Amino acid sequence: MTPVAATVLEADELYRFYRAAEGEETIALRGVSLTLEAGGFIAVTGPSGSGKSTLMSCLAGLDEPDGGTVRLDGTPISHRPERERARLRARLVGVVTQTGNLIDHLTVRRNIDLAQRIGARPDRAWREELLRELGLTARGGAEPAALSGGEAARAALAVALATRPPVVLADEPTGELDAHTESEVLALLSGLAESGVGVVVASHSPAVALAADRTVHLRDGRIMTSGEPRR
Ligand SMILES: Nc1ncnc2c1ncn2[C@@H]1O[C@H](COP(=O)(O)OP(=O)(O)OP(=O)(O)O)[C@@H](O)[C@H]1O
Repeated sequence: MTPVAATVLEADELYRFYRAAEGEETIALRGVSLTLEAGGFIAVTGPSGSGKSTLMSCLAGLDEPDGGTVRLDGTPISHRPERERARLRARLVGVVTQTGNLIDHLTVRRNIDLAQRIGARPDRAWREELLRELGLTARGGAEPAALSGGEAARAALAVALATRPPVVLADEPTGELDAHTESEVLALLSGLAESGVGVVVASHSPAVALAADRTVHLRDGRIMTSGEPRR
C-alpha cells in the first residue's frame, strides 16, 4: 500500500474583509479551503485582485483571516497573538515574498544565519549545504544588491529553507525573472517538493502552473477550480 503523505498545510473556510475609510468593504477571500500534503506543489493562479496575495499572507500567518483557520504541520497558526504567530512562522514556514526576503546590509550567509537564529535553529552545516545545493557557495559573502536576479531568487529560497520548514510559500517568486532563470527557480521548487516539502506558489505565470502538480484558481476571492494532482 502507498503510504499516505502527512498533511502539512490546512486552510479551512478562510474569509478576509478589508474596510476602506469611506465604509466600503472588499471581500478578498470568501470561504477558501485547501489542503497540502508533504511533497505536494500547488500553484495559486487568478487575475489581479482575485485574492492570491491575501491568501498567501493568511497561509503564512503574516495576516489574520477574519474567519476560518490555518494549520501548519498540524499546529493552528491563525487566531493567535502576533508574537506567537511569528515564533511558529519562523519554525514552520519558509516565505519567499514578491519584494524579497533578504536584508540589504547582510551577506547571503548572514541572512541565512539570521533566519536560523529567529527560528532558534542554528545549523551551519545545513547553511553550507543549502548554499552548495543552490549554487551559491561562491556568493555567500555577497550582499543582496550585488546578486544577479537568479542569484537573488536562489538566495531568497535559501533563507526560506534556513530552518528546514515543512512548508514553503512563495508569492510571485519569478515575477522579475527572465524565462530561463524562471525555469531554473521552478526546477528548484519542484525538487524541493520531491524532497518532501509542501510548496505553494502564487503567480500569474503559466510556467508556474505547469511546474505544479495542482492548480488552485481564484476569482473574486473564491476557488473556481482545484485541479487534480498530476503525479
Ligand atoms: N490592505 C488592503 N486594504 C484594502 N484592500 C485590500 C488590501 N489588500 C488587498 N486588498 C484588496 O483585496 C483584493 C485582493 O487583493 P490581493 O492583493 O490579494 O489580490 P492578488 O490576486 O494578489 O492581486 P495581484 O495579482 O494584483 O497581486 C483586491 O480587491 C485588493 O484591492
